[in-house]
Amino acid sequence: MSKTSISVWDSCLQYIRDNISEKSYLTWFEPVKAVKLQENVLTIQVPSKFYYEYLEENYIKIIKSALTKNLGKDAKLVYSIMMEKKQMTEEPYTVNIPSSQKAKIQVQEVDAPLFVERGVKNPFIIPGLQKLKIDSQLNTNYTFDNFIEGESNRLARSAGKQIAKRPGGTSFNPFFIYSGVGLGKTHLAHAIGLEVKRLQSGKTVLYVSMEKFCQQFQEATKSNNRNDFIHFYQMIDVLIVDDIHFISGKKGTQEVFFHIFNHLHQSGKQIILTSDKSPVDIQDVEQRLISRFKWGLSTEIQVPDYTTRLAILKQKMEFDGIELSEEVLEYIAQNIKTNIRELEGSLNSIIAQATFNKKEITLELVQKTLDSLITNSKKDITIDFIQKLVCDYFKVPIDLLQSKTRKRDIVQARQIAMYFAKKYTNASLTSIGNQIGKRDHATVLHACKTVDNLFETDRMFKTYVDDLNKKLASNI
Ligand SMILES: Nc1ncnc2c1ncn2[C@@H]1O[C@H](COP(=O)(O)OP(=O)(O)OP(=O)(O)O)[C@@H](O)[C@H]1O
Repeated sequence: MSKTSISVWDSCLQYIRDNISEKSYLTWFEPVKAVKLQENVLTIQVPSKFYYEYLEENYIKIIKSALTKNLGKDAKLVYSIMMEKKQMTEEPYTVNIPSSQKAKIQVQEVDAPLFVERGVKNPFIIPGLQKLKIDSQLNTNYTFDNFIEGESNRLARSAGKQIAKRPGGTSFNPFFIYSGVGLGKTHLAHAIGLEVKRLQSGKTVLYVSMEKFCQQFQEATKSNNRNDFIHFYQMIDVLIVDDIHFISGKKGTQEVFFHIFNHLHQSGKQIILTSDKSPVDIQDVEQRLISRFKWGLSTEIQVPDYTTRLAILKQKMEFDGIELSEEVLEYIAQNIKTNIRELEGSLNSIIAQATFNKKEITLELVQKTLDSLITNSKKDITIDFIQKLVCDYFKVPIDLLQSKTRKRDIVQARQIAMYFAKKYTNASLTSIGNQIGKRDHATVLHACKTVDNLFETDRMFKTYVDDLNKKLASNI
């Protein structure tokens, strides 16, 4: 039987799977697809530049042995990298890169430089001022060691570790971390900063929240110190800006941040941004900034699964020097699911209850303490729940809602589901689109606008939306 790209890659995968951990295999190899085999050259498609770099840095040896086994010693590997769309209207495109020949590659189509030239001299920095002694504003409690790894944050954590080893020297620049509240963006950003300081103490690292940056900028403008302000930020080696979405609607700050960003990026400095939304979902920010946010790697931290929640609780318990039974920990991890800050808050409430009332921490005490927390807190409305409610209301089977059909009544139900998912959940447009029929973020945005318009102009439609809204609101 003649070999195909798929058959060759499948047997490579078998070999690789036998030689690395299952976790690593699922994360790094499952999303990779074989696309072409021409003589001894196998082309594999990877989901992003990040995957390409990660495979090259960590797994190239094992890939090489697998390929040699299958295609002989002259086997060659080419990566086809899926690039992000530059404009909503554009189709995604791919860029081909041969393995381990980074230096020779010239890639015209890429939106951002793939490889950062090291040692670029900055003509704007006054010699002598170059080594800034500043307080990095890093929280020493937020390290990699106590940032528990799970399915929900694996990609972000691995990328963070890579960046800490070579700040500004990977293609993950900027590194854009986004998630709902309390899921670990700030912790991870600090961990990267601390790790950079640990590995290269000479690097100037600065953590700043966008809120603080805005205040500082306003003060600098008032006191005519705008240039000093810009100059200061341009001298940082690793700039971490927390809650970048706070820049939304602030024209002057966007302008100044744009210049600082460009300068740092061009000088091979590392930029790390956190946000409660993905770059495409941030509103009221100039397109040129949004497109820069997408240059490097954007990655989402998701809600942790049960195992990760349990591991986080155990670590916290150890840190606080307390002991809790397995059944108590399991009960907390099973019931507090929304975010890690709430998980920590629950544990603190239990400890406080036990201490004040001088009681032992039993399952009963925990149930009592958490029950009030659980009933007092908002019930979670999930996208699945919204889809089910909309489907029941319009009497549409859920698989039809998720299908590609363009039938008017189904499209309408789908758009309403997207609209409510945006309204009632913290999910990004991309994630909503993914869960409701595998659509892209632009379709979700369009759906939300259509529902807004029809709500104003179509009475019947307004009744549907009002009815569903009441049902959803009663579930909160
Ligand atoms: N993977 C993790 N392992 C251990 N602790 C974690 C992890 N992720 C988050 N935490 C803890 O959860 C708490 C909230 O995390 P953090 O403040 O980083 O969230 P955030 O996503 O930045 O929230 P916000 O959107 O409100 O700014 C912190 O105390 C942090 O240490």
